[in-house]
Amino acid sequence: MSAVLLERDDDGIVWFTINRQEKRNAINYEVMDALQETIRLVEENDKVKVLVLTGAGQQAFCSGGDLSEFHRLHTKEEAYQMLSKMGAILYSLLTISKPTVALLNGSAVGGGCELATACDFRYAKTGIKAGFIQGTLGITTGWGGATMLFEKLPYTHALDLLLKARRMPSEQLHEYGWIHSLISENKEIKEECRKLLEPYLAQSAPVLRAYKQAAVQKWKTEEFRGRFFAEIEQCAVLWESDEHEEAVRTFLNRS
Ligand SMILES: CC[C@H](C(=O)O)C(=O)SCCNC(=O)CCNC(=O)[C@H](O)C(C)(C)COP(=O)(O)OP(=O)(O)OC[C@H]1O[C@@H](n2cnc3c(N)ncnc32)[C@H](O)[C@@H]1OP(=O)(O)O
Repeated sequence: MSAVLLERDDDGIVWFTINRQEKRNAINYEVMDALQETIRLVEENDKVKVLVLTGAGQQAFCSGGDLSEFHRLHTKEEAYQMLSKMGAILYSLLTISKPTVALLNGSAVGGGCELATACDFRYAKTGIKAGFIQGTLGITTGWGGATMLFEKLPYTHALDLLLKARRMPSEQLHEYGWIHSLISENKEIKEECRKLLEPYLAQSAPVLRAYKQAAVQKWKTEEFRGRFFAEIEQCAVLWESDEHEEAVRTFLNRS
């Protein structure tokens, strides 16, 4: 079964769905490569107006990096290769010249929250939880998530989410301003997402592109990229720690 489902509808929305429910939609290299290709296609195709990322099933949007695959990475150098690959993809998602939405159909943890933060808007089902839980694994965000969070949330809210490293209800994340719209769990989430996007879809693709290009200009600097990839290097350093190795082993060996 394909790790990603991709649909384009007549309204100009591209729906990118991580299709790995058996691993709570964890991100492996196949998902990374599919996301990179989708970002390229969305950027280039003027018929595409909006990119929506979501997860298959009702339980998870994305559980971050695939620990069953990435636990084989041990050294700082090995970790940095994977982290910087996904970091570069999230940087291109952050700076894409089309509006983007993370549609949180279920829980989002770790890199799943970094993926969501790279998007312009986050719409979430009520009753789900999300959290930058990397701290509980003895690491910090490794895909640029902290740098993006400090750009998009008030300082104390961003720092609180990172330091707490805890899953929080979508209702509370809505109060923090990380979630922009809550969708009742009784509603059809993609239909509700489309309704929220209707005012944007009424504009022409060139108008949407022009506003996004203006919006992301501030992140297309060497200074921002330097901070973004320094964060990734920091995660790679912590990746080697005994605390991280032990936390991953505990997760994978839990009965
Ligand atoms: C790579 C770095 C990156 C970064 O920060 O840059 C990161 O994302 S680090 C963080 C990596 N992610 C995690 O540590 C999350 C681990 N998963 C969980 O905490 C839970 O699974 C949760 C909260 C997402 C869902 O809990 P739930 O009770 O609904 O499900 P289970 O825990 O029973 O899991 C079901 C099934 O999925 C497998 N699974 C879940 N998450 C991952 C994952 N990230 N990688 C690989 N596999 C994952 C889990 O092992 C279970 O499989 P099973 O064979 O049934 O035991």
